[in-house]
Amino acid sequence: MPRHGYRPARRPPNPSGVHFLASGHVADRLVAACAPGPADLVLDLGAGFGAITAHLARTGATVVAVERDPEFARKLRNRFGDRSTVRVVVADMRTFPLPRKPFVVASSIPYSISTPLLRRLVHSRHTQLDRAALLVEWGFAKRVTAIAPRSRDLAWWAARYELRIDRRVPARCFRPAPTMDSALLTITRRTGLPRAAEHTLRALLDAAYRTPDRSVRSVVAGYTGNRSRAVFRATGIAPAAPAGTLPPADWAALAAAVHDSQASTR
Ligand SMILES: C[S@@+](CC[C@H](N)C(=O)[O-])C[C@H]1O[C@@H](n2cnc3c(N)ncnc32)[C@H](O)[C@@H]1O
Repeated sequence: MPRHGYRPARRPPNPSGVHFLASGHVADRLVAACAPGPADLVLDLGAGFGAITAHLARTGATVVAVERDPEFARKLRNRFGDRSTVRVVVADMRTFPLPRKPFVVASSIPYSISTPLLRRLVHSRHTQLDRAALLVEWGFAKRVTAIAPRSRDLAWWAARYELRIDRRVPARCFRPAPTMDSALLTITRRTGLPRAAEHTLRALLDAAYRTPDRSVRSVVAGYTGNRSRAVFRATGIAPAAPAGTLPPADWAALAAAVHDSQASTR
């Protein structure tokens, strides 16, 4: 026994580094957070043994369980083979073609590919992601939900999608338990920003993150000229704040107002 008198917790070996969800309660909450119904197409990315797939299958949604490991995929097929609404696909979630119609994602994703996966889901202007509920590492969830995102890309994602921590999920809810807690992160497409205004949003964010100490007023005026006063009146957003501190939802509101003001002068 070590000198300090307690035994370090013995963890079973986990050479794959994969942590499986072992809490039905968390799986229930994850599925409730994205609320799929029979009309929805839902992807379970990295389905493992089906801890989340099983809860999704009960909703009546069309479920596509994506799993890279052929042995897990075989077990998934055995488990869900009698469900006409569940399809198991052996594929890499980083390259698997995403649906061209609106879809939902409900997944516990590998920590190591959280950023590329989030980028895949929300970055493209053509993405059809409607909403998602993801189990991700706690620190990652805190970074992507920061009030003032650190990078332009993160601001672009958070301006078009509301990223929110639903709850903290303790490490003990997984087998084997990871060294850190997770978060249930929800991602919901914002309403109120027409797709046609996304070009404007992109241009505003490019300018804001190039020179984050500039005022929001100067960023917007660079784009709208003398119409900027009307834009600030319409949104109620304070024009003097440094551009790098403005929350993404406010950039979305400004882009929508700029778009409206341009449409009204055409
Ligand atoms: C964190 S576990 C989650 C498993 C299961 N959804 C659960 O909650 O218990 C991640 C799963 O994703 C699979 N996986 C890892 N990388 C993948 C990739 N690039 N594409 C598809 N599946 C992957 C692993 O084999 C594993 O089954």
